[in-house]
Amino acid sequence: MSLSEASPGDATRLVDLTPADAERIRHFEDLTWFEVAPGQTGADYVRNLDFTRTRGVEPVGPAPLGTPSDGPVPLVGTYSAWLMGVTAPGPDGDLTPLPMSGLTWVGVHPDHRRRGILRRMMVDHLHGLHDRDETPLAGLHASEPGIYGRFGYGGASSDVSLDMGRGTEFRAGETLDASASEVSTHFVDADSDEAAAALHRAHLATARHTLGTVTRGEDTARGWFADHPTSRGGHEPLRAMFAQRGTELTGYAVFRRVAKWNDDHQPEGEVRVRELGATDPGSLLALARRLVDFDLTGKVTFYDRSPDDPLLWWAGGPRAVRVRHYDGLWLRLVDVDKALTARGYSGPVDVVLDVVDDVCPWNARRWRLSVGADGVGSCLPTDADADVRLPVQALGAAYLGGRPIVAQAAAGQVTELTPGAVRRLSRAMRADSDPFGAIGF
Ligand SMILES: CC(=O)SCCNC(=O)CCNC(=O)[C@H](O)C(C)(C)COP(=O)(O)OP(=O)(O)OC[C@H]1O[C@@H](n2cnc3c(N)ncnc32)[C@H](O)[C@@H]1OP(=O)(O)O
Repeated sequence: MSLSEASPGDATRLVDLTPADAERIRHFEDLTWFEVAPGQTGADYVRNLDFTRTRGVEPVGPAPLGTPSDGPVPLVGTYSAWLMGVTAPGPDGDLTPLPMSGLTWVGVHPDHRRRGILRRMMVDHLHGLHDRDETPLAGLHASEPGIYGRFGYGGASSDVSLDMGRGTEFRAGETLDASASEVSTHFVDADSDEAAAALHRAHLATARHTLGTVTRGEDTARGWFADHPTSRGGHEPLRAMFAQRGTELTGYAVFRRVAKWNDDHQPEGEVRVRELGATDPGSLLALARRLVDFDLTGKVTFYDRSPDDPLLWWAGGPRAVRVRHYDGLWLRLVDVDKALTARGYSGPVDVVLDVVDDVCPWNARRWRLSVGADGVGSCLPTDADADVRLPVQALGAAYLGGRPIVAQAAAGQVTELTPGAVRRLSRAMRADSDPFGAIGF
């Protein structure tokens, strides 16, 4: 990665950012997101950034009128990335953990928007991943859904939030009731070295069992749930709940309660569950039962769940629970061949794909995807006639097994060139369950 690349066209240049840029980054973030965190310093803001993957855009030439002369050059754009993981479909119904570059902290100064700075940063990010052979997959959560399709990202999972009343009864059957009764739960403050270490252990253990789960790296685990008192809006500290079978750690939740009282002096507190994961359904059930059972509360919201979440059905289905549905993880195949070879398939298929990709031109060609009866595939360049033509974002959307290629063809996003090929590809890419959006980043 070069230290700086000037672009005379828009009078800005891309630069590597370092911890010494902390105050500049804080100023820029406050300006872009206008969500100022009182009392926090630049060092607090950048605590979790990976400075080997953090880039900024700064203007070339004189500073705008009114800019303090004694300060650093203000930034007009930033992006950063973490080396993360995602649990993808494995061969024949298994799950496979894969590395993924998680894009974050994307912003452009409001005075410089719609001049191509984001496009430049996206090309820098995606071409950098390819050139360094870092990860064949890139993911993100989008602030607005209309932005990232043009850069080859497809919506690969849904975030579903579930609102339930206090005391919601989860009907899971005798076997799971018995399993849940063997699980104990307790909670502690999330923002400590000890809690962060246990949370990370539980997070990685549960991710192995959950399709679509994004995992954070060891380097960000401690700072992920940093809980600055001035940013809590007067609410309680973030809490970490753990599930254990004997001494074995089998699940966790991260949540905060918000105190509320109605006009009749009745308690209507809220429990906001930011993350919830378990290695087995009995532990999930035990955690969920504990979370809907706090005194002084009336409502519990479980964020980042999946459309076929067990919690939803244990609670009685979509008419018993308020369900809200959003786009979750957006995935981008940086290197089509490596990404399609890395995941597993639900059955055999042999199909030639004509991939359309304006942003990463090395992908734009014909590829033969050959998957054996064991669900293991390989994807290689070919000159054979194509069976299916599709934009790279269609592969990102289908990658975790959630958005069928057939449905994308019906919506006009995928073109079938050989009869039956879309259905065969679609079936091979499908998974047994919907992927989870899992963690926000
Ligand atoms: C992964 C994350 O971190 S998500 C966070 C994204 N950041 C934010 O939402 C913060 C507030 N917004 C911003 O900072 C900026 O407006 C950004 C980053 C969204 C866009 O930056 P810009 O420099 O204006 O984008 P740029 O000029 O490169 O536009 C690229 C394309 O995206 C389109 N685009 C940009 N923003 C949006 C949007 N909010 N909705 C739909 N399309 C958009 C542009 O129209 C352009 O389209 P084109 O390729 O057809 O010409």
